Amino acid sequence: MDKADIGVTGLATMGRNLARNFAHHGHVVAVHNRTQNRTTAFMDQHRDEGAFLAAGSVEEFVASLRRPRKAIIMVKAGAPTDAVIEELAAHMEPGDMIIDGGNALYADTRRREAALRERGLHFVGAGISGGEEGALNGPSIMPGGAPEAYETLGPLLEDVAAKVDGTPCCVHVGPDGAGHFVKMVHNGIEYSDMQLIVESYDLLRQALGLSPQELADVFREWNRGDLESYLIEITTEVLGHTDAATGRPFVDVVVDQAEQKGTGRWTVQSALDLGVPVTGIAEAVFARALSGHPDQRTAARSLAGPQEKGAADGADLVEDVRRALYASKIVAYAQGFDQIAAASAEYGWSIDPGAMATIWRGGCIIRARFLDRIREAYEARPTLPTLLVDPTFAAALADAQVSWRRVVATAATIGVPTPGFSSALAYYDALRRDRLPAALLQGLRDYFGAHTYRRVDREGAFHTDWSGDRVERPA
Ligand SMILES: NC(=O)C1=CN([C@@H]2O[C@H](COP(=O)(O)OP(=O)(O)OC[C@H]3O[C@@H](n4cnc5c(N)ncnc54)[C@H](OP(=O)(O)O)[C@@H]3O)[C@@H](O)[C@H]2O)C=CC1
Ligand SMILES: O=C(CO)[C@H](O)[C@H](O)COP(=O)(O)O
Repeated sequence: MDKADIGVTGLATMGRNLARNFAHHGHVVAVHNRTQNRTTAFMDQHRDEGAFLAAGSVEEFVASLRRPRKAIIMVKAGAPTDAVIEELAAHMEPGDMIIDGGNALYADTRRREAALRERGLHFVGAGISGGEEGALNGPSIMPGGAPEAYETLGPLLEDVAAKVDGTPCCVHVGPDGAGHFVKMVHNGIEYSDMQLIVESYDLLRQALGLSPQELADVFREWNRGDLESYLIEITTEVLGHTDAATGRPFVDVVVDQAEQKGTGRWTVQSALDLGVPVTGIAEAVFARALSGHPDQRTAARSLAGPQEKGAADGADLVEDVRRALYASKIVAYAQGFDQIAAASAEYGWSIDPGAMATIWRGGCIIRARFLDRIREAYEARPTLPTLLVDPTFAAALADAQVSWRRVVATAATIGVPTPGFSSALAYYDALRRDRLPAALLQGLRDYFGAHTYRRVDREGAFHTDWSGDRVERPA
């Protein structure tokens, strides 16, 4: 066999299936893994699926690639990725390309891209979403890096990416860390989407006493309308699943402590730095954190709760929750796209938000019918100040808002926590307010720290001498 078109190192869940995906599309694929057993097992299971070149060492792996070499890393983020980059780079030549397909922090990607550029190598940080199944059958791919790297690499990635209406779910996002940044925000939105789904489940179960099986039917019905998405679809599967060992609903035998690998947390950390209020994602991250404090939760169980335990009208509440879920989802996506826009401006990435909505329509975890509407919104008005004011979304919010308020009120009345719904509604109400109490806040800051304020009727900064004559002077 000749040289390989592309190589994949790291043959765990994602790398294994990505390598198979390339092979299924007729590419010759070099495969390598730090622990050789995994490579051997891969070849034993998949050698008949396409043209693979198995390498026992990094040197052999690099040597098996056609120039300019393209090696995709699918290993754990952080130090392991740095170690693999170093090993690969040592054997590469100018013009070759290292692609990190893992969930790397965008700042690491920026650092690595700059360092490899100095050595004449291309480094492409490419977010890949879709999990195990997506990697095999077509993920959504978010590559960053130099445009000239994409010229060579892009056709290969677009070949294996998911397609929606014939359009690949892969586009060059922008320079250096842009791809991994967008993947990070994708994951933050994924956290938010999931939080809103679990709040819907919890509220309907607590308020109406519906069983997980009955709730699976509710979500199945919702998946036929505006909420149609992969996450709603798999919610029906998980809620409808029965534990074989006990015969109980699967959700009732799983420990109620949510884990996280970190991309949601990174999204919020970055949003804090950029000053973008991603309240939906932040609440989702904190809800996971709260669930992971069993000692506090046990101690707090005896605290006073509400008198009312259930809601009155079942059918109405189900429809109200559906609308609240849709409205809160619009808010979460609006916030995520704001964060992408802020980072794009900060780092000079020129990210096209409509293109991001386009490549998230298929292959990835947040794929949904809804993303087509976001694409259309940015197509109609590329400089949309917030997705909330797009006419389609503004109408949807107007349609949902009464239900949304009832849901938040019902949840508070019967003591079911809905931080996702509540924070999304608070954001919506804050954004549409004529005057915010931030004016009083500015006054307080000026009072205790002479931090100054601006006036509604004059240019400039001012300070009032609060402890003295209370006369205002230009600062
Ligand atoms: N799993 C998922 O659904 C998704 C994962 N991702 C991202 O894709 C990447 C791969 O994920 P996944 O397939 O789940 O695998 P893991 O994140 O579980 O990583 C396992 C792989 O990393 C290798 N590895 C770990 N440390 C080192 C090291 N120091 N040097 C060399 N190789 C090392 C392992 O090699 P060995 O066999 O020798 O231990 C193995 O091949 C990660 O960055 C992940 O965040 C992205 C989207 C979805
Ligand atoms: O990248 C992904 C999908 O796009 C992973 O599934 C995601 O990392 C899962 O995150 P967490 O473990 O933090 O819930």
